[in-house]
Order: sequence, then C-alpha cells, then structure tokens
Amino acid sequence: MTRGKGSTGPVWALGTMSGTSLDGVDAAMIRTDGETVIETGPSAYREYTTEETATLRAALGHWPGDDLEAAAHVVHRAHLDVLSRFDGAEVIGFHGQTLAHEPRGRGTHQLGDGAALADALGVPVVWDFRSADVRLGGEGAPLAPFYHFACARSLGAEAPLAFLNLGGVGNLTWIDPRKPGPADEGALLAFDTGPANAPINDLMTERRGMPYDEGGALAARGRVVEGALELFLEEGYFLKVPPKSLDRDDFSLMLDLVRELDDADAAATMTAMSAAAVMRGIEHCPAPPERLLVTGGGRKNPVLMAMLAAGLDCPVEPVEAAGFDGDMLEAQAFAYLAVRVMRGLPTSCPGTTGVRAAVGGGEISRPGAHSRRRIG
Ligand SMILES: Nc1ncnc2c1ncn2[C@@H]1O[C@H](COP(=O)(O)OP(=O)(O)OP(=O)(O)O)[C@@H](O)[C@H]1O
Ligand SMILES: CC(=O)N[C@H]1[C@@H]2OC[C@@H](O2)[C@@H](O)[C@@H]1O[C@H](C)C(=O)O
Repeated sequence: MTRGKGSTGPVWALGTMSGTSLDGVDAAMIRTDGETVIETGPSAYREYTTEETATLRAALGHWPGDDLEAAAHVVHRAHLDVLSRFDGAEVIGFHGQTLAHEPRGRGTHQLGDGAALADALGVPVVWDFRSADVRLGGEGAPLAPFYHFACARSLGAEAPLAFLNLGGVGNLTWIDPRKPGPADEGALLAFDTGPANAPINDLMTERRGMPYDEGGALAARGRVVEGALELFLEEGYFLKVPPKSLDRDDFSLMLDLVRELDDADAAATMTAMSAAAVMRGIEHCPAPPERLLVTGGGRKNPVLMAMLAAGLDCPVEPVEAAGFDGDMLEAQAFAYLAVRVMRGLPTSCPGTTGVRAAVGGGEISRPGAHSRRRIG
C-alpha cells in the first residue's frame, strides 16, 4: 500500500476467487478501510480452458509436496493474466485454488504462490487466508462472512438477514446487523450448507458432456424422486451444529443416489437436494432471516431458486436486488479481507469458522521481499 504505516484510510484493493466449480478466476476491486466499503470498482473474469480445468480437476485432493507443477502453472498463469488487466491496486487479496480441505485432518490447501504474484505484479499480495484459522481450531471456511457483514451494514438493515452463496458448495451467512462489528458475539453465524452446483455439474459432464445445467433447463423437465431426496437428507452433516465446512467432493454420494434415474429426473432430484440442504441449514440460524440474498452461479438457476423460495418463509432474491454483484461478491470479499489482514484486523471468529478466538488469517508478500510475514 502506498499509504504510511499505521494509516487507516481507505485503499483500492483487488481480490480474486477461483472457486470449487473450477470454471475460472473472478477478480474485482473495492475501495475500503477494511471496515466500510466506500465504493466498488472494476471487475474481470478469466475463464479456464477445458484443458486447464482438467488439469485442476486432476489435482483435487492433493497436498503440498505432491507433484502439482502443471496445476500450479495453470493457477499462476490465469491469475497473472486477469490481474494484469487492472491499474491502481494498492494491495491484492489472492485466494488461490482450493485443492483439498480437511480442517480436522491434514488442514486446508489453496494452490498458488502469492509471493511470485507480488513479484510479478509489483503489488503486495495477501494470501493463504485459511491456514491460520485452521491452526487455531477453526474450519478455515467460509471466510466471506465478514464481508457479508459489511454489505449488510451498508444496506442499513435492522433485522437479521442472510447471504447464501451457491457456488460448487453452498455457504450461508446469517447476520445480525444491529451488532457493531462482525466479530462481536451473536453478529454472525456462518457455515457450508452442503453441495450446491458441483454435483449437478458432475452429472451434466458425465451424462451430457456439458459443464452445467444452464438455466436449470434439464431439471425443469424432470421430477424430484422423493426417496432419493430422503436418503440424501439422512446424512449426518445436516444435523451437525455449525460452524462446519465441506470439501468439494464430500457429497459424491449424491451421484450414486440418482444413478438409476433418467437424466432429467436425476437433475431435478439433485437440484432439490441442493435446495433442501439450504433449508436444513436455515433451521440452524438463531432467528429466521427477514430476507435471503443469493450470490454465486446458482442464483442463475431458476429451478433451484424456485425450490428455495417454495421451501422458505422469507423472500429469496439474487443479491442484485440489494445492489450487489453476485458474480463478484467473493472476489470483492478477498479484497476486503486483504485490507483487514494488512491492518491487523480479524478475518474470522468463533461464529464464522468455530475458531477459538477472532483471528486475522493471511500471509503478506511484498514485491521483491522473498520473505513472508505471518499474521495471526
Ligand atoms: N446460467 C446458469 N444456469 C445454471 N447454473 C449456472 C448458470 N451460471 C452458473 N451456474 C452454476 O454456477 C456455477 C458457478 O458458480 P460460482 O462461480 O459461484 O462457483 P465457484 O465460485 O466456483 O464456487 P465456490 O463458491 O463453491 O467456490 C457453475 O459451475 C454452474 O453450476
Ligand atoms: C475450503 C474452501 O475453499 N471453501 C470454499 C468453498 O466454496 C464455497 C464454500 O466452500 C466456502 O466455504 C468457501 O468459499 C467461500 C468463498 C468462503 O470462504 O466464504
């Protein structure tokens, strides 16, 4: 950042997200002091080629020390490509690509080298956002909730509301916007609801050679098979008290449950499973949210959105209804978190990840420094 040490004024931050859908890299700028979002800036998307997605897919489940050269190259090249399109960023929040996530086991692994990006771009990079939280007993995910809190405050909301991200995995953030800060007790409850788009995408790839069910067109032609849905809901995960998080493929059983169904019924049933997982999640909230704002690619699936609206007692709307950009909210979140890390502010707390105490997770790499300072 160009500002002097100890400065707390707003800066332009650039954030990236390469999510579990493995479809591409989102990048977006915001101007923030790490608490309030002053304004949003430009954004860009760099799609992975089919070959790049295949390389990343082959790397899923792998840990540092494994041979990940090809996947690391894909992540570096795609991020450099999209980040080079921006001017004026004073700090970059680089999420990397999650390859494996076992917070109660081997840890969490986001592929990518923030130090190399800082050198290549000449801008400080904050990265490895999740490890410090996991080391302190947290789930390491979800991390967007502190940003959701800032968004809720910007709306002037006075009653609890929730953000739902329908990416590869689904995650929910319940917010009490009357609390002064995100780390205050009772301000946030956040967790992964269950699978969202990833298993539907896998079905579409396997059966139709397509990356996803565009507009929910296939699901709209099918019928939901209740028996399969009930078996799905027997999964212990839904009863588990949050915070809790998932790896992309933790629910691979979904594909097995629809194995015998025709394509349309399988798509409809899997879409209903993703919606039902959210409904189960909402039951864990301390109070019913007065509205549910949906971000992530799943908000573009009208079948999924209609199932949610039918099963919940509050309005279910894309975040655009509240003036946000649902394609870029997560990238903006990592811009926001980068500024918080630079300023020594926490990025997660017991209500969002189950971490023992509020923690600022992330490494800071400055251009040319070739050394990393760990925060948190
Ligand atoms: N028009 C559409 N119709 C139906 N589904 C869509 C549409 N557009 C996107 N999607 C779904 O959204 C997915 C992408 O969502 P998103 O970019 O939010 O995921 P992600 O950021 O990779 O995941 P995560 O948040 O889990 O890390 C696509 O893979 C697809 O399944
Ligand atoms: C370990 C990991 O990468 N988790 C992702 C994933 O994708 C959605 C959901 O699972 C969420 O927990 C998280 O991403 C969002 C951006 C988050 O941290 O808020």
